[in-house]
Formats: sequence, C-alpha cells, structure tokens
Amino acid sequence: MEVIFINESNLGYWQDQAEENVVALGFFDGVHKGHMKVIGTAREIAEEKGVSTNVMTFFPHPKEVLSDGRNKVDYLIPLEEKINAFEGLGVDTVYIIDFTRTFASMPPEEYVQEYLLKLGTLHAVAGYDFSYGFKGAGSIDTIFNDSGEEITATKVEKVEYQGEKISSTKIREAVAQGRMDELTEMLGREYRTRASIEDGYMDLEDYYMLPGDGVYEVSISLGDVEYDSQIYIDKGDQKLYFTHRCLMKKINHRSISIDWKDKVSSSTKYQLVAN
Ligand SMILES: Cc1cc2nc3c(=O)[nH]c(=O)nc-3n(C[C@H](O)[C@H](O)[C@H](O)COP(=O)(O)O)c2cc1C
Ligand SMILES: Nc1ncnc2c1ncn2[C@@H]1O[C@H](COP(=O)(O)OP(=O)(O)OP(=O)(O)O)[C@@H](O)[C@H]1O
Repeated sequence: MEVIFINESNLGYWQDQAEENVVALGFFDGVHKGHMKVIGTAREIAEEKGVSTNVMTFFPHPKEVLSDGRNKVDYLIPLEEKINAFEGLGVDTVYIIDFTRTFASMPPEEYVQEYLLKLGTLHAVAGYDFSYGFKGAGSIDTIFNDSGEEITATKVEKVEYQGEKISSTKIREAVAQGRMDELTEMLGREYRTRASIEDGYMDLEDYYMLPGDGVYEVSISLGDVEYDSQIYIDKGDQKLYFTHRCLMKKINHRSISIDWKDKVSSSTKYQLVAN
C-alpha cells in the first residue's frame, strides 16, 4: 500500500502520477464499522472496475483546524494506526490531505476537480453524511455534478448500533465512560492503545484516548507475548496499578499495547489482588 501526503505544493506532481481509482472519502477516526462499510464498498466497486482502491483522508481534524486549535479533538487512534487499518482492509493508496484553512475555504467544485478528477478518480464512495468544500457545502450527491458528470458516486447508508448511527463521536463517549462492550461492538474489535510504562505510571502515546476512571480487564502485548491483567485508572492520581506484580517488572520502561476488554468496577477504591 502506498501512502501519499498531499499539500498545495506537491498536488501537481501527484496528479501527474495518478492512476484510475475508486476512492473512499472521510476522516475515519477509529476506523469503525461504518467506516469499514464505506471502504469495503469502495473496494468491491474498484475490483469490478479493475482499478485501484484508494482512501482520501485529512489531517489534522477539520474541527481542530477551523477552531484554530481551540476545539481539541480526542483522537481515538493516531494516523499510523489508521493507515495500518486501511492496509488491513485491502486499500492500495492512501492520500492524506494537509487540512489547512486555505484548503477548507476551497469551493466544492474545485475540490472535486483538483483532488478527485485530476487524481484519477472514476467513482467516489462516502457515507450519507460526508461533506466537502467551503462550509461543507458539497455531499456525496453533488460529486457527479461537481465533476462535470465524470465521477459517479455511491452513498453508503447509515450503519447503526442499537438504533443509532455508529460514529467516532459516540465511540469517544463510550471510551470516556468506560462502556467497553458497546465500544467493541461499534469498532468491530477491541479498542487498542499504545503506552509506555515508567515505574507505575502509564504514559499513553499521543492520539489515543484513556478510558474513564475505573478498573478494567485488559490484555497487554509486549512483542508477540500477551498477558491478561487489570488496569486501575484514576485520572486524578495518574497512577497505574496492575493485578500482576511480576508483569510490572516485565513491562517497566517498555512500550506496550493494551486491548481494553471490560470494565470490572467503577470504583476507584477497588482493591486489586497482586499475584
Ligand atoms: C475541500 C474541503 C473543504 C472543507 N471546508 C470545510 C469548511 O469550510 N467548514 C467545515 O466545517 N468543514 C469543512 N470541510 C470538512 C468536511 O466538512 C468534512 O469534515 C471532511 O470532509 C471529513 O468528512 P467526514 O467528517 O464526513 O469524514 C471541508 C472538507 C473539504 C474536503
Ligand atoms: N455509521 C456510519 N454509516 C455509514 N457511513 C458512515 C458512518 N459513519 C461514518 N460514515 C462515513 O464514513 C466516512 C468517514 O466519516 P467520519 O470520519 O465523519 O466518521 P464519523 O464516525 O461520522 O465521525 P464524527 O463522529 O466525527 O462525525 C464518511 O464518508 C461518513 O459519511
């Protein structure tokens, strides 16, 4: 899979290199079940047409850029993990657009001409609520017209969980409230974060969310080895406790992956059993 970072200055170069493609459009934080449907649909259509499957995403998050950094987005996963997830879904090329104020103020037609048509897009796929162009004026229904009737489009209908749209926003709420069952259902997998451990303190890597206070059943991976454990989070305290003391020695000063399985207690006064 090829990963291409696009900004105003290199756009022309990448337009010259572009090959025919079907593109999936969106920010895709967390790569949840709704996102997988969008990318899966793009892939099916690309295979039928015998062209490549592309994803076009943006960085940083539009909300962060358009508020001049005042609205901080609690990213679920960093860009590298998003890219890994795209690769797992069989994507051939990922375009990451440098989302700036100048880019945001582009008229919808110009975006479709410069960033889709001239980058080889034959067909675009996005969800029913995707928007593009200044003030988000364009939608999946306007791509055909904005492209001078060159690019056809598929609108993916709402993927729901318990009667509501699965969204990155709802998933962030579930992480904050430690609703792990719901989180796993909406993501289509357990939520995984990376962290480094220093003498009882857990330093979550950037662009991950720490679940809300409580005690969690987790699986910790260190290289290829996995350990079941529990993590106690008290944000006030910022300290990390494991049920397995021997584990603490193994992972001290190391970078680990944590799969968040279940919340076993909300109480921060929970007594952990060390063994
Ligand atoms: C060319 C372009 C211009 C945009 N301009 C704005 C804007 O003026 N205001 C805004 O809130 N979002 C703007 N956006 C962001 C989109 O509304 C949307 O958040 C983004 O395309 C990601 O789609 P998704 O949130 O459905 O994944 C723009 C997006 C594109 C591609
Ligand atoms: N539940 C869903 N069903 C169908 N399409 C979806 C769903 N969620 C997102 N999409 C589509 O996936 C792409 C990426 O969406 P986006 O990154 O805005 O996700 P989101 O979960 O809606 O995020 P947010 O909560 O920030 O709005 C867009 O094309 C969007 O329309």
